[in-house]
Amino acid sequence: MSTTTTLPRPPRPSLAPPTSPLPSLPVAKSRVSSVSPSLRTSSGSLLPSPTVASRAVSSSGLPQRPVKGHTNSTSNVPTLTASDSPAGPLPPGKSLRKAVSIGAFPQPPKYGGRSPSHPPSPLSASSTPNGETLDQRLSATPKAGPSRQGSVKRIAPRVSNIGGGRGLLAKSPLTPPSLLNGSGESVSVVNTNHLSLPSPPQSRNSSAQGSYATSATTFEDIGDERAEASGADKNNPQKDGKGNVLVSVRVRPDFGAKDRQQELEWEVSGKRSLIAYKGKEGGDYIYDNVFDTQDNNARVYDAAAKRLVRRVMEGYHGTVFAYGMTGTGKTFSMQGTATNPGVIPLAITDIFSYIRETPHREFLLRVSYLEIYNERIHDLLAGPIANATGPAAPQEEIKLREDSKRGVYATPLKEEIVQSPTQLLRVIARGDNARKVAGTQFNARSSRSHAVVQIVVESRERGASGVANLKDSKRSAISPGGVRVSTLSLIDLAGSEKAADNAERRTEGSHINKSLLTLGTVIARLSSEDKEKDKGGKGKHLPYRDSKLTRLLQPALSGNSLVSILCTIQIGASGSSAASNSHTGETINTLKFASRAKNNIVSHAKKADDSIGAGGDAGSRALLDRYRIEIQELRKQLEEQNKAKETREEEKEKEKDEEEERARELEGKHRHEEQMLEMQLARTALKERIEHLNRLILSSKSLGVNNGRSFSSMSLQRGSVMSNGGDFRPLSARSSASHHTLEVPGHHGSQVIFPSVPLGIEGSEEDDSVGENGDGMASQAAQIQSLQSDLADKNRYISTLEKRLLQARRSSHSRVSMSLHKMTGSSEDGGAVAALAEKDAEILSLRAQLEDKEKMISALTSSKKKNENAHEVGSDGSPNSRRTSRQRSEAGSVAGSSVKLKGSPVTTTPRERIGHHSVKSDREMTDVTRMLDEMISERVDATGGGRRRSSLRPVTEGQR
Ligand SMILES: Nc1ncnc2c1ncn2[C@@H]1O[C@H](COP(=O)(O)OP(=O)(O)OP(=O)(O)O)[C@@H](O)[C@H]1O
Repeated sequence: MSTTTTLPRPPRPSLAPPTSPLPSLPVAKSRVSSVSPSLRTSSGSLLPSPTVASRAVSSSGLPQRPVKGHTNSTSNVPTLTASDSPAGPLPPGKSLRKAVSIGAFPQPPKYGGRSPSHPPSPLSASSTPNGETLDQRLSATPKAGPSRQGSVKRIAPRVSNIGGGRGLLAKSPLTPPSLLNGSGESVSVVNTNHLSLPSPPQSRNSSAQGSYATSATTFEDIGDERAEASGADKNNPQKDGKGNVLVSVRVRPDFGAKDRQQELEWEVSGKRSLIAYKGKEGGDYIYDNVFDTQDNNARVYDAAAKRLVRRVMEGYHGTVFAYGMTGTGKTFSMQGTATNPGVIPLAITDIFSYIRETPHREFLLRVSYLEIYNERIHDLLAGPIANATGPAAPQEEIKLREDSKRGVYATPLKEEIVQSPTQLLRVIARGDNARKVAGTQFNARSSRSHAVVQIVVESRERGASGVANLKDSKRSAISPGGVRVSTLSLIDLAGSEKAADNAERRTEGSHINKSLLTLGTVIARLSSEDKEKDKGGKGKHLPYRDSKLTRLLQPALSGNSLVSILCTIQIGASGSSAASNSHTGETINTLKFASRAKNNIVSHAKKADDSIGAGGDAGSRALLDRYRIEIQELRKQLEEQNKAKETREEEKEKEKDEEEERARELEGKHRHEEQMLEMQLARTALKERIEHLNRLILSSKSLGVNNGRSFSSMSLQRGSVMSNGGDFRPLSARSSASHHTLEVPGHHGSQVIFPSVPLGIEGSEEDDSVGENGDGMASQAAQIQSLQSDLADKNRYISTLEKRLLQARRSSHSRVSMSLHKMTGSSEDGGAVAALAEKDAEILSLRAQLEDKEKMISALTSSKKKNENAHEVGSDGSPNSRRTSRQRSEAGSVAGSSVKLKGSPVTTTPRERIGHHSVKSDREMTDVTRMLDEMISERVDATGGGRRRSSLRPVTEGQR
């Protein structure tokens, strides 16, 4: 088979040959629409844009030359030979396919791809998916609206000003004319919400129901939805379709072009999607879209990318890339300007419009931006922005990897999650500023790298609580919760260029050209590969790995993605005719590349399945799901932490309570111990006092019962006391013994034991009275005094004890009532109650002792009185005569004191009384002594308990 294929030529539309002479120059760019109102209505796609409307040119005003296709000659049909293509000739027997209508993108074409019965050819008008002729298609679907009517025209004579108007683009911070970075004439994206950016001439509403949409998009969307809703294409292997590659060619305006000869050689028809060249190697080239110099970016986007973007949002992978010679408008088309936003900003607007219009799904967007510069990949979002003052910081080398799930991907690459159009535009503007740009012969700000913006769209059905879209869920037969991941790649390739003078530019250019050549080669071989495969062969080697660009584009080129290629050309060139010729050659090469891409790249793109949870196929990638799971895990962790914290706090609280309780218990115990100690002391003191009293009683007993001499001497003493006319005064106003009882238990006994009671008795007078009388009266008086003072002390002591006991009882009560709430009937409380009871008993005992003592005192007093009486009766001389007047007065005062001496009024003298009653007194004394003994014994028994009784008994018993 010959390597040169003559492409079949379809019959040309029946356009009348030009009848008017060529105009000198179509200076006025405004075209008057010649479309009939009826046609406008039927198309429904009349662009409201004043820009578009104003540029409509009357077909009558345009020269129209016969289209080559109208002749049936094949001489002008472009042929692809080895020399034509950078990648070699078209496969043998392979003819260029007819462009698939945008209507078939991504809707599966209704025909079976490159069916042998419908050999596709870009020059064939009969190979449309619906079998309609190009003429029919052109007349039925006027793509450009009314302005397209009769738009087959001659390109205006060009001028040599390549790069004119270039200042609108922003590729450097120094001159930031870009849409995304603002310029003197533009709105800065950084400071302006994207949503308020100047809208393109047309409304950017991506809704099918929106105020504006291209007719094709609106119609096809509805058709798609109908088809999908009816499930008609569920099992259709062509559901996602083959041949979905969309190829468009855009012609850059040539500002101030001078060489009109070149212009005359070209024909550009947007309406017929035709570019025809009648020069050497001339031919007609038909694509899905041809944009002439008057078409703005919005129109380019609508026709070439809008639908793809929408499909990406629905779950397909999509790739848009701009290809063309340097300076032909790739960056202009992809980025645009503030007043004429390009594909990237318009796609972003549409993405967010779609999200707003799809409330039943939730979305997560992440974006990365890389460039391939001199065959090295740079992350445009990672490092600091390179500027004129210095190079960017070195970056970690980014490599391309491949796995079955993700395909080919660059790593490590920074991905930023974006939540608004403004944010996304800012991220991209940042990347734009970091991109390598330099002035070249053809472009003052030429992109020196291939730039790839990747927007990953993750989406999932909202839960039952969300706005349910039954139709959609039925259609996709997906249970809620699955995450769908798709990627939109927007690529601005570097332009092919001739060798530059500058070494650096030369190096860059060689890398650029090499990668573009590889791209062309891969695309050229794609169809061969298919053919080989069809025959059961292995297929030709596809050199994807020969360049980073082709490696990165591999998934798209091999059919996993919907692809839209925008080729940019500039007709004619400035400068010498050699340059002009070379330019034309490049343009033809671009056109051939576009044709080959259209013919060879076959898309098998499938809608991404929703991965169910993290375990699904795309689960590892589904950030949305990962985030959801992460959030759930974090929530769980938070709850656990909160619980643990609460438990810790509760434990702390409990510990604190327990500590407080322990402290309270300890304090109570201490208090209790103190009280017990005090009581012990008090008990000891009382015991000693009792012992002391016992001794006193015993002494008095021994005086009265056992010792006659003593008794007489005591009687004498008594007599001497009584002779003082009952003048009794306590010999000691204080009882040191009593004090000692309280302070130094056990130390006082010897000091108060009768008869050695010299304490407090005033010196010689006391001695005298004792010595002189020798009857023990003084001793008895002293005993009485001692007892009285003792009594007073005891009273004081008892009142002190009572007070303390009262306090102890109060605190115990409060403690008991407090702890009763928690522990009823605890042993502690029992102990406290018992202690209280014991103390009460002790008080009672002390009171009883007190009473006993009082009785004792009264008994002693009466005994003393009797003694005195006996003394008075027994002697004439008054022993009291020898007492001092002071003693008498003291004795008198004692008589009037609280210790009242009971007894009958004295009617006889003491001596008489002694005489009469000496025997009786003796008996009485004995009786009193016994009585006292008994009383004390009883008391001791009653209060002291067994142990005390045993210690005291022997004393009293022994005395008896
Ligand atoms: N359709 C157009 N309308 C108006 N001006 C355009 C158009 N296309 C390109 N230009 C202008 O042409 C100049 C070069 O365009 P651009 O930088 O986009 O080319 P390029 O293909 O990206 O070049 P390179 O490959 O060197 O980066 C710019 O000044 C741009 O404004």
